[in-house]
Amino acid sequence: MAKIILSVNAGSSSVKMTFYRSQNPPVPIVDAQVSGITSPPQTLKYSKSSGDKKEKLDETLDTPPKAFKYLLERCLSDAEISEIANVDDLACICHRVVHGGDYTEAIVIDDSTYHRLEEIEDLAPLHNFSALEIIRTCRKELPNVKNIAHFDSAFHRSLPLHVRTYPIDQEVAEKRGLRKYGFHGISYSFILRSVAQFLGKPKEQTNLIVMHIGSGASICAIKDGKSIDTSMGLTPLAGLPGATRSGDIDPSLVFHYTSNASSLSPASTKEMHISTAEEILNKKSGWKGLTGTTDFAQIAVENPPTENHKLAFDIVVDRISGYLGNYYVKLQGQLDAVVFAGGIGEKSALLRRAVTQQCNCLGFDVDLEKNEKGIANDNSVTDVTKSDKGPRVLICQTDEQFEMAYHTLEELKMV
Ligand SMILES: Nc1ncnc2c1ncn2[C@@H]1O[C@H](COP(=O)(O)OP(=O)(O)O)[C@@H](O)[C@H]1O
Ligand SMILES: CC(=O)OP(=O)(O)O
Ligand SMILES: [Mg+2]
Repeated sequence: MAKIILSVNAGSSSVKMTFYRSQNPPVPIVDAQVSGITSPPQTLKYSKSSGDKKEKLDETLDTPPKAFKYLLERCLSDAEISEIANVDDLACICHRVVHGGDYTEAIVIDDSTYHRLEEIEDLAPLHNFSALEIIRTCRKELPNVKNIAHFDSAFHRSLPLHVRTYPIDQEVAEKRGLRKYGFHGISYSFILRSVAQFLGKPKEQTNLIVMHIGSGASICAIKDGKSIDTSMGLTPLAGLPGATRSGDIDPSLVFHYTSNASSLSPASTKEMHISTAEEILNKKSGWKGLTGTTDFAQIAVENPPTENHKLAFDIVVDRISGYLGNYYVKLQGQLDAVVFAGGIGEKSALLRRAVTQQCNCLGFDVDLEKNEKGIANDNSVTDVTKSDKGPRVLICQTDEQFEMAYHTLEELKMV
């Protein structure tokens, strides 16, 4: 029987792929990632038991599907990894699909579910289109392997009605599915389990504010192990600014920005329709719009190269702090920990310092030395709190690929 699970995570700026031996918990065999898809050069990170490798790529892998094909070929042709020499070794492929519409649980892809996903594709134009293209490739080129879609939105199925409802005509809202869905849920699910374990508490009694800050950034308030609010909305555009996303703005702004807001953007294809407004707010805004770079490592520095780099940093800190205050109130101050995660949350000590200093009145107290050191060894959770009082301040190395493999084995029992 085939015993290998492949997890694929197409993010907005990266494609990450990990092969697992299907044991409990899943054991990684090889992890391969292409990052910098939105800002050349693309880099490859490749990790297996014999060591890690990082290299700049000569190939242009400027879309997630191209990066996926490259990574798959590279892993399958690696003579050192005999376990995955043959595609018949694959039991299933788990795909991170950001927008799952009304799906509240992972699903096996067949013609009918694939068609349903095509219908909601336009709601998350930066993500679902790429994920679906990757799924299409897998169904065509690996027809004997089962594909499972895991949804970012599913974790937020617990959002209360008054949180997920927008104050608009409810007939239109109902008909068109216009409500808050929320995203990064696969990551939040991993973080919740890891942090609860770290704190020695059952998940069902754990209260957290979790920040997933990467090219796409969001925050989630978790009460008794359930999402009670999150900053992204109908689409991943709402809430915090991202690398190329504006985050929250006055919705009227876009009509003052351009008189073509509703016309199709030239970036549209036959399969994917994206309006000029969506193109501007999803792809030409965020810290790229302010500074020209999507790389937050060039922005989160002690001496920013331009005023706009400093401004971008200050905006991000301000917006995150606003949500921390908001969610602190929603949790009535009853929280076990605030958690930093995502590419930026995990790597930028400066961002963690600035945010916790801004929110110091909420009792978030960071040990500057521990914060500077960041993630300690291979642990998924690192405590950087200064005192014994107040909520813990934690860094969690989130792992969406692991979460999908774990969920497939543990909850769905599909392998
Ligand atoms: N040392 C660092 N300091 C600040 N930001 C960093 C650092 N290293 C990487 N990043 C940023 O992390 C982001 C990528 O995060 P990630 O969560 O992997 O993104 P995504 O999943 O959306 O592709 C990029 O914006 C990158 O610039
Ligand atoms: C939902 C989302 O924005 O995902 P990512 O951060 O991976 O781009
Ligand atoms: Mg991501």
